[in-house]
Amino acid sequence: MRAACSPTLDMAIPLPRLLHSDRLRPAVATTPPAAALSQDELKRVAAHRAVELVESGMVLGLGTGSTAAHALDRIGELLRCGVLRDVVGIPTSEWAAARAAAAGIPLADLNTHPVVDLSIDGADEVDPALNLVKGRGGSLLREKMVEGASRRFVVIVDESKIVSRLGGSGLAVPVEVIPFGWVLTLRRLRSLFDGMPGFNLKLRTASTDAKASTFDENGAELEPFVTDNKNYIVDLFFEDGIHGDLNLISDEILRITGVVEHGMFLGLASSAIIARNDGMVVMMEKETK
Ligand SMILES: O=C[C@H](O)[C@H](O)[C@H](O)COP(=O)(O)O
Repeated sequence: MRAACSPTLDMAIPLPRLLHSDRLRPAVATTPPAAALSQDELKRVAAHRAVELVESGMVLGLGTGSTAAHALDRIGELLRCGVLRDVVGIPTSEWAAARAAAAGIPLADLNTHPVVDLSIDGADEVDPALNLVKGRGGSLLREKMVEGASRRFVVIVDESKIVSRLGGSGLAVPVEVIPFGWVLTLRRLRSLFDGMPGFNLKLRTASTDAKASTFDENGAELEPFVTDNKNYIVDLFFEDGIHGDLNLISDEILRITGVVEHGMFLGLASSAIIARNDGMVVMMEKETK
């Protein structure tokens, strides 16, 4: 394990030993920290574990969200104290770019660095095959581009993100759509899942500082959430998760003209570092054929 260059960070939250696990071999328990950790502390534990995989000279995919934030801050800290050198980060969102810049991580983009050594990012859901739902923060398109260009993509989550089936949390499975004709695109998405019990969908609206306005099927005015790519998000909801062949469903969604990308990340993650509620950390590796 790499020595912490700021003792205060890791002393505040004792990091339990990392356990390697996979789908065939269940994790072995180890001694958890004495005090129960908050959800944010669990996110930090997972993020710091992942940053131990970062080496000087790497091109890094920089994730988006409250879990990835801990990884960005930690990478910045290790750069500042000289434990890491010469890394360059490819941000997966405008938010990640700003957070990484504030942390002192040098930035580049996929055009100059089309191959990424290691991406570290959070997820909204992780299933037993390491398929993910991402994009509840709206950054799925750039995330999928950067993480899809990565030699290794490590997902960092607390245990609340683990599901037995994608969509199983009952929360949104996002689809990024172009604003032009979004009502038609939404109808086509609805038709695709017609008949699936408990299915619902809706345009994501902006909770604060809305930058656009549009009208729904009934002519009511809405203030849509606008992505970094100036697109909208249609959120899909499945009462009991997504049943069926995920790759086929992915293809069908992507075949709808007007859909840009969806938030199912199938087969992209190499491993997941999971901070469990009992304070133990488990690493799931992708099965290699
Ligand atoms: O668009 C957002 C990203 O996909 C995030 O990585 C995902 O929503 C997880 O975010 P958090 O770590 O805040 O739960």
